[in-house]
Amino acid sequence: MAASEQLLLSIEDLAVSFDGFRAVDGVNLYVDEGELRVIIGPNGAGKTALLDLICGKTRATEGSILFRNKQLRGMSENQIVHAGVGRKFQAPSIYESLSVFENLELTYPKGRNVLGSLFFRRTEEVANRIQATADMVGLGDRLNDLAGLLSHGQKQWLEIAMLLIQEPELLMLDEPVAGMSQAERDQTATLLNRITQDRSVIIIEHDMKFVEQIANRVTVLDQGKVLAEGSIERIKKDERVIERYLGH
Ligand SMILES: Nc1ncnc2c1ncn2[C@@H]1O[C@H](COP(=O)(O)OP(=O)(O)OP(=O)(O)O)[C@@H](O)[C@H]1O
Repeated sequence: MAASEQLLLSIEDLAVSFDGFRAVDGVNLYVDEGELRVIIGPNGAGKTALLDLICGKTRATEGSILFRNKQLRGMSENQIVHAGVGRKFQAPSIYESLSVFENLELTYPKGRNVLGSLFFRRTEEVANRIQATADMVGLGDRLNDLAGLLSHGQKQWLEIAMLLIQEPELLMLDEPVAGMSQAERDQTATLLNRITQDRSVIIIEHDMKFVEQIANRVTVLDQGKVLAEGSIERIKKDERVIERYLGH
């Protein structure tokens, strides 16, 4: 259920330095189960650097990242994926020469029902899961098409589906609607609201109109620190946020 008030992710005093420059500088961030959190802030604020730390792409110099009471700091990227955290980067990483179905098959979690005698059932189970996941992102009738033939927006949805099929409890997306048409943005907003019925989502976003469509809570980063946090209505009126970001 959405908004269960249970803490899923608890980040405290998190910092990373690159050659002495603190890109993330003492961040606290708490994300509930079923929450859709949007992170905004000026260029270079440390938004991407923060997601890089959570998914293990880079290593924190200080602080703690607790995910369901498991310490992610120090885990490899693979271990973090297994712990239930999925990350989509800005550039799509789908295989254009494979079909939509094959792309989804590639990221289907391995290691379930490994007994050979279950092979047929497994195949059917995989196909069903792929169909259900494709339906969820509006690609249910495109399974046999080459991914390269999809529109830009559909490619982004396919990539989201490739993460969803791994059933992450936390999904992190970096500017998912960049380059999308208005109709695709609206569809993505609907999709994200549907996705957060079963999991939490953290999104980095610059498009404030889109942020208003989707956000539960907004965190504003500036110079590696949390500048403000709260509902979109409150953030839009915050003098410091207007001065540092929204007023530009
Ligand atoms: N892996 C890294 N190695 C070195 N410097 C980095 C690394 N990641 C981020 N930085 C630096 O940290 C600062 C914050 O960058 P980051 O990409 O997190 O900003 P951002 O808020 O995502 O900005 P934008 O909105 O432009 O994407 C930048 O000065 C960047 O060069």
